[in-house]
Amino acid sequence: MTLKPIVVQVVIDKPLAQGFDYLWDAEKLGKLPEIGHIVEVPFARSKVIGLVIKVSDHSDYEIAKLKSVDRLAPLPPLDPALLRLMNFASQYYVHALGETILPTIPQMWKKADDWEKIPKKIETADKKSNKNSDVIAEGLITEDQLNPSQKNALQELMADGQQENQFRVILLQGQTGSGKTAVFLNWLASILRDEAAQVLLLVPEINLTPQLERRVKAYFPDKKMALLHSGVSEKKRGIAWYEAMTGKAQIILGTRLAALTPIPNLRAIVVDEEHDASYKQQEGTRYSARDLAIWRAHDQKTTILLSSATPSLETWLAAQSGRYKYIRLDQRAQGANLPSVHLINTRDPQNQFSPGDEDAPKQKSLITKTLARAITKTLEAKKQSLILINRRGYAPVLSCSACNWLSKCTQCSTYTVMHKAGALGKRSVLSCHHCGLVKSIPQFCPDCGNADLKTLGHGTQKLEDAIEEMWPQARVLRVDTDSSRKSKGAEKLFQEIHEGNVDIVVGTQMIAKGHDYQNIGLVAVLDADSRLYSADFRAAERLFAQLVQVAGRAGRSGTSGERGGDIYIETQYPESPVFQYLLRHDVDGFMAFTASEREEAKLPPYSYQALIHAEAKVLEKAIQFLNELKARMKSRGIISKELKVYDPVPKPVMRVAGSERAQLLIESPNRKTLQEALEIVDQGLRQDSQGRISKISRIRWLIERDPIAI
Ligand SMILES: Nc1ncnc2c1ncn2[C@@H]1O[C@H](COP(=O)(O)OP(=O)(O)OP(=O)(O)O)[C@@H](O)[C@H]1O
Ligand SMILES: [Zn+2]
Repeated sequence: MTLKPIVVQVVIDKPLAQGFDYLWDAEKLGKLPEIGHIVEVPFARSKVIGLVIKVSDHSDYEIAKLKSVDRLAPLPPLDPALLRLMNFASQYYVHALGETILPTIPQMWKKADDWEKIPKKIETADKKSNKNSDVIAEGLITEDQLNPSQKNALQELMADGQQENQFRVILLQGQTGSGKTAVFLNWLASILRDEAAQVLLLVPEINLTPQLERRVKAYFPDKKMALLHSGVSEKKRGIAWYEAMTGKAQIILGTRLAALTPIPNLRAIVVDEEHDASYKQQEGTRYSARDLAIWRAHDQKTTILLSSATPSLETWLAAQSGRYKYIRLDQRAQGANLPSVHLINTRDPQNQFSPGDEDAPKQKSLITKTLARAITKTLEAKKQSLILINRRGYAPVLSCSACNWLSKCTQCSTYTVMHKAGALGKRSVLSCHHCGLVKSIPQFCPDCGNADLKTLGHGTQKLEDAIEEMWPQARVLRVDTDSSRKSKGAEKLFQEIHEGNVDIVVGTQMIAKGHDYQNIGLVAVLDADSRLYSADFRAAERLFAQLVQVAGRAGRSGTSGERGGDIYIETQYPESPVFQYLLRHDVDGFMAFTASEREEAKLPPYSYQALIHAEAKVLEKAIQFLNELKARMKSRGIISKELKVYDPVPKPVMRVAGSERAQLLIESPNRKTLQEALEIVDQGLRQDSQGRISKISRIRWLIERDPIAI
């Protein structure tokens, strides 16, 4: 009798729909195979890392011709729940399984030559974690310190007895500063009393992790935390992932990539600021970490809490309809009122400086008189001001006053932004924010030779200069990706604000999200209009959420009944609904209004969408490719009343780094119809493609499900 062979099917990080069969030599590898094992296999003429997804004793291919698995990683197999999640993600986002899973495994575990050293690495990591980490714990609010409405919320969270094996989605909607974090951390504390339980805590932004990390530390000084985001070093991330997968870490805290961590004893999930666009991955498998987390909670029969002051329309509707449990906190935790909203109509001359004003700046002011005077008052009251403009750099474009030459990027269909000396190097430069191209500033116009080059518009640097000139005695700090890179991370800059070493902060929206500042008296938004009208139907929803968040940074520490600070918005369109609802702090009103608009236009969440992206050397080819795809869909009868396919269009930024890009929008009122259509499209595209590149036309293509920007 001949022994039956052991055959394993392995997926690798390539855009290939299927896995490959390999033989398993149990003697050589020292173990029998299990689904979820990470292995090294020969592929083409090299070796690659793959994941075992099937074990059997036969193959559809000739056994004698199969190659063998080379090495087995000394790691436990990925748990079945994680593999179910990956399978779902692969299918839903129409992306190959291998391409979906392998990028989520930290680099450290994908270097087969280092596998021998793994036991040693783990041992040192174990020793280290006994030492006190350098994170300073802060912000503990214990259960009995909660205010009545927080207590209520916590009770409701625990109400259903937190039975094991029950899927629940809960929306915790509460005004900025209402103490949502304190509520969910106390809830997690009750779950973590079980020494084996693990919880997943997702945050949208890496900049928000240090603050939350300190708070988590205060609640759970003795528990091991796995920190997973792109700012964590390769090695630390590798160890954190391992500690999550082996159940050693009880708290898994991170950004969207953490949603795909193996967490075998997962007992609760929190998605903080659930509406935030950064939960959407914008390359590779374009997943929504929030949506996958909900699926995961469903699959693992556990509770997921979505927290926000401004929920996404999808979530808000689900809570309104009772599909999600709804818990609300409608009062600021420390008792202060919400900030007063002031709309400054920039078209009204009364709001502008006139030459007669004694406080008028020497040059034309970048901000209105009304705002300038409010800032002066805030300075006098020894409170901080936060001034936002969503563009880093000095000015968005350089121009020639004689021939109207504009500083365009040679690689992209965008303008290069002027950065003053010190931001991106010693000298002033022009830089493209899309492809990263950096050029020196021409002394003369490249077209006509004129020496009089002027900047148009303004960014954070120009604003910083202007503010320093208007309030020479004030301490001004600029916070944007340039300044945070210079100070090696934004954390130091935020610390300056927290410690009160700054009077006026100028920055992009990165200062606005989630931070718990204690002494901000005034917040101003200068360029809201630029985001008011946009081709993207979600622009207003996003702007509204941002403004509520920004406003929420003001007056947080005020005591009962105290004024909650002021927010000033400079706009030409004060009558627009976004601002009117904001004026009344009417989040629900705005949501209901937006919902009715979407319903009427049959836009998401009243329909489902997907984009097919195509990229080529020239736009015409990309458009032609998508047109042919559309024609094929028509001839195959996929297009119907239930499935609408629009005409291909160039992307908003059409040309990037020398490639030209177009997209095709597909829409259906029915999720399943859309899914089926996408699977057919995907199959068709694969047949004429090598990987993601069409063999016929050399077009790079990609399918994106539930796009958030169109
Ligand atoms: N019961 C309480 N008593 C006193 N202070 C509290 C209480 N609960 C929370 N706070 C404080 O109020 C501030 C806001 O709380 P927290 O950050 O939890 O609110 P949030 O709703 O998560 O805010 P945001 O959505 O604006 O980020 C924090 O400084 C927090 O320490
Ligand atoms: Zn460019």
